[in-house]
Amino acid sequence: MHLSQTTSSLPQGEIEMLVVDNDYAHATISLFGGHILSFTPKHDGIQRLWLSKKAQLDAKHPIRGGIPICWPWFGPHNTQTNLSAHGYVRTQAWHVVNCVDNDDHTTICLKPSVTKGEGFDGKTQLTLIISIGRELGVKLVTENTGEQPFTYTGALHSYFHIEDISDCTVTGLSGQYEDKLQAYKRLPTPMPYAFNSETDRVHLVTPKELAIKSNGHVTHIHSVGHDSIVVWNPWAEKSRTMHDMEDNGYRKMLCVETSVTQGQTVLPGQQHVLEQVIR
Ligand SMILES: O=P(O)(O)OC[C@H]1O[C@H](O)[C@H](O)[C@@H](O)[C@@H]1O
Repeated sequence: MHLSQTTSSLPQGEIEMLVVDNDYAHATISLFGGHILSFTPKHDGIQRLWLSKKAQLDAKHPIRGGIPICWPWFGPHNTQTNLSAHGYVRTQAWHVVNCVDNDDHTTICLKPSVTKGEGFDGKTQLTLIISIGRELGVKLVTENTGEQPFTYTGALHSYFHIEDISDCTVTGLSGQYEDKLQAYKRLPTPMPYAFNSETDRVHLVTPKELAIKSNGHVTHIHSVGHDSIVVWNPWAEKSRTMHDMEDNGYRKMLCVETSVTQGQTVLPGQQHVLEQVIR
């Protein structure tokens, strides 16, 4: 069967958007940030990603929701505190390298305009390969094109849409996590993993399969190439301090991030692939 699809490009606010509508799914991708904003598979019609109603689509600020690409560092820069959190590609224009129709999915390949920036010396090619079918595949390929090794951190910082945070659990995590809200204190992963307050945790484990259960629906997350999983929800009080978050938005979202927080070294001529598949 040939896939019937349309990929169109249209401006929304200040940003250029790709809209993919094929037999299997509908998705939108912002070229600002190489940022997937929505993904709804047609077999169940359930939106998997959350986008803040107050997200700034001005091609200047990071977009709150969807899948921000954090690279070449995750969180604050480890030595230069003046640099933006989560690196500089989420606030850059990306361009389409190609867009291919396969039998059961559409593949879109994007690259940022610049990979070198203050705070990172590596010589690299960075490629985001997005696959839209029954599942959403996101692959971030970091290639070392220089003559020196470099180390990067980063994340596929996915914001998942949930019905209600008070009826939401995560499965697949175990062992200890570092609590960013308690000076990285190590604590045991809660079982069951439910939410009743601000959460910002680095789980130092590498499960391939995770699931978010919310109001009878299960979103499956497959991860590759990560050294940790970050789980984040700002909860009510912090949300009120964030200009791009509706007061009750935190109830509808949970970030489960396929992450490299400990540092991934890439040798000359080698590449590292960080991947998340959502279904
Ligand atoms: O507000 P942002 O820069 O997009 O970061 C949002 C969040 O990202 C990650 O989940 C971090 O662990 C959090 O500490 C941070 O607050």
